[in-house]
Amino acid sequence: MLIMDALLFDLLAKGCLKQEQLKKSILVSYTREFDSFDAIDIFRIGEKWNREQRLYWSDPDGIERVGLGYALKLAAEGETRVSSIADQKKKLFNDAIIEKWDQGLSGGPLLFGGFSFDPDNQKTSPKWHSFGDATFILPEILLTRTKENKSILTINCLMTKDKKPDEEFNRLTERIQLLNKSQKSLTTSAYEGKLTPTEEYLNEWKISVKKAIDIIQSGLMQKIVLSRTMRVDRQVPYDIVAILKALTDDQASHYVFAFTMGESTFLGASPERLVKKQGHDIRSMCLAGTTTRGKTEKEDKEKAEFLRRDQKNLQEHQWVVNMISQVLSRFCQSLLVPQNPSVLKAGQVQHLCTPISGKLKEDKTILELVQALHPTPALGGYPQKESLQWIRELEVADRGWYGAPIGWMDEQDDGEYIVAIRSGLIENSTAWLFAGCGLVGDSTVTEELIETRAKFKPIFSALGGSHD
Ligand SMILES: C=C(O[C@@H]1C=C(C(=O)O)C=C[C@H]1O)C(=O)O
Ligand SMILES: [Mg+2]
Repeated sequence: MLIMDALLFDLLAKGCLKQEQLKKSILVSYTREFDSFDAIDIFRIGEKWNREQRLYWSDPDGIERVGLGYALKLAAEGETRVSSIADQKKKLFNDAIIEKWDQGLSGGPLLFGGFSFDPDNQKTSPKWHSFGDATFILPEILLTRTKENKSILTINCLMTKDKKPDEEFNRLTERIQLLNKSQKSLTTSAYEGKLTPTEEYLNEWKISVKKAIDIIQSGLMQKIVLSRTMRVDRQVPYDIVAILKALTDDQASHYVFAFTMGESTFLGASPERLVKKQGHDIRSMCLAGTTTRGKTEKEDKEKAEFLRRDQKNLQEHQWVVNMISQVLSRFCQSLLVPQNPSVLKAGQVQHLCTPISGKLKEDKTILELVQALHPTPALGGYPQKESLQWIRELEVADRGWYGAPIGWMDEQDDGEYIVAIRSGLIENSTAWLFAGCGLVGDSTVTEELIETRAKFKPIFSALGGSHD
């Protein structure tokens, strides 16, 4: 037994004792360095031993995480879901036994998960069933690769009444040994057939877009974001690992994520940060206003220049900047908001982007920030409350977790949430892809159709689809 793993045994035994004393389940979390690993390959191994619970998360800074199995799951439904998750989390960490060697963000007991876009939407679709209004997973095994290329292993175990330290120790160490056997060479099964997408409810969507533009022109609303779904069926089940690999290869500058819950996997590559919190430092991003990419470098630049000056896109963008800076100024003693947006290249599109950073006035949890910000006018509209009502009325499908906050948080209530766009839900041989667009008074149905088609492209390519 490694000396480090003797420590794991001690912690489990301590957890067991504490459980008996306090008569409540005790979380034990142990973090140590690990051999270098291939995250996608580890994710693939998870298919064998815990197919229904695995996750992948990477960010543009180059941090990569993969989680297998779960030590526990938090869930909540309805309007109070965010505060319910916050309460459950607090209780969980109250008497937890946590052993990690640094206080940074590199490892430890991280909860991963997210929320549905709108818990009050009545159109609940069975395909989102295993995700619910809020689900968070504390992986049993979490591997992290830091920016500095350090590999870190976290093992989490909830010591309940029935668990014995030696049995848990044996089970967990066996699993770790399996990880070490991971082969670095990843072979994925390429798909030979042609994928034919169905743009679901396309006519209904066009009619709704026209209605939304009329509503905005009549002065009732400033902005409404409407989304639509593309369904792509195959003859055989999708290979989730191959799709994830394609996303990480092609969209490395994005947040790449995959959450498997039961039979379904929600995955994607999103450029949009909702909020990151580390101590009192917070960062957010206003992303709205879109054009396509040029075929040449020159054309790409010209399109970016057009975007910077285009009144319709600037309007779309400004509602997001106004709202996010208003919300964050309530929480912050200082806030940095650039005067003009920059242009962010994201796959087959480019966006207007205003990064915002600030310093909190007092301690807040990442979930308090998420609750205050979601949905921003990048995915909802302006004003916020009314935009949700219009979306409920005008959209045919249930957004589920599309466009919603997903991310992770640690025991100190730091963490990062992104907006789950450029994404798809996959169940066996069916994939549903999602894309939306922000409508303002100057929008047209034709242009918004082109914009959503461009936004579907990266995720459709990752499935193995081609665009001609
Ligand atoms: C709604 C989506 O994207 C959002 C809408 C944008 C727009 O309309 O210009 C741009 C970025 C995103 O905030 C999506 O990709 O599905
Ligand atoms: Mg737009």
